Amino acid sequence: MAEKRNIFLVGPMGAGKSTIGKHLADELHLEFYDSDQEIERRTGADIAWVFDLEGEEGFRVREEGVINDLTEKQGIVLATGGGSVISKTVRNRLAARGIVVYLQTTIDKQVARTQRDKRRPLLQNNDPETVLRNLAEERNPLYEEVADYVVQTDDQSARAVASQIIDKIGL
Ligand SMILES: Nc1ncnc2c1ncn2[C@@H]1O[C@H](COP(=O)(O)OP(=O)(O)O)[C@@H](O)[C@H]1O
Ligand SMILES: O=C(O)C1=C[C@@H](OP(=O)(O)O)[C@@H](O)[C@H](O)C1
Ligand SMILES: [Mg+2]
Repeated sequence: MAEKRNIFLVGPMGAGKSTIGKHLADELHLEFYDSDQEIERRTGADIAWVFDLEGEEGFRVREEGVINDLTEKQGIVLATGGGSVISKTVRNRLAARGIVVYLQTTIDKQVARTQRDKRRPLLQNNDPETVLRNLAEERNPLYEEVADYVVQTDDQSARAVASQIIDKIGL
């Protein structure tokens, strides 16, 4: 299906979208993009700075713009930011322009995988676990709504998950 040549990864912080996306793109010889990296490239500021200067609202506007532009491309793997699906425009865009894979994991794994990384502003507080639980409640139905495939990332290496995605999609 020519119009389905892109693969878009959605899911919560720490699911492994950025890491698995790179492996997936390597394996499939596709270009890799990450919406957070693209925002950083365009603004010359890191994500924490964008949140500081423009708030989450400003960040979401940038995120939507970047995803809108990147989904114009063909033959890419795109790791989205975990909150991008709260925008209906983004969900519609992802569904229309590629195969959407929801990377799922447990809250415990999310906490473990994100705790040493200071780059996620929403988790820089004294109870990231509760934040992640609340976000999951709000966002999991949206990931499910937009997903063509759901893949667990708990018990396998990022590389193994990439292989599993390839098998599942049948590429
Ligand atoms: N399947 C996996 N198994 C173990 N660690 C992983 C796995 N996927 C990602 N990680 C690690 O978890 C951290 C967060 O991964 P990342 O790709 O940034 O997630 P996301 O982009 O979904 O927030 C990174 O340190 C990464 O190396
Ligand atoms: O879930 C979120 O709202 C966010 C997820 C982050 O990306 P990852 O999902 O790649 O960690 C990043 O876009 C920003 O810190 C906000
Ligand atoms: Mg990421």
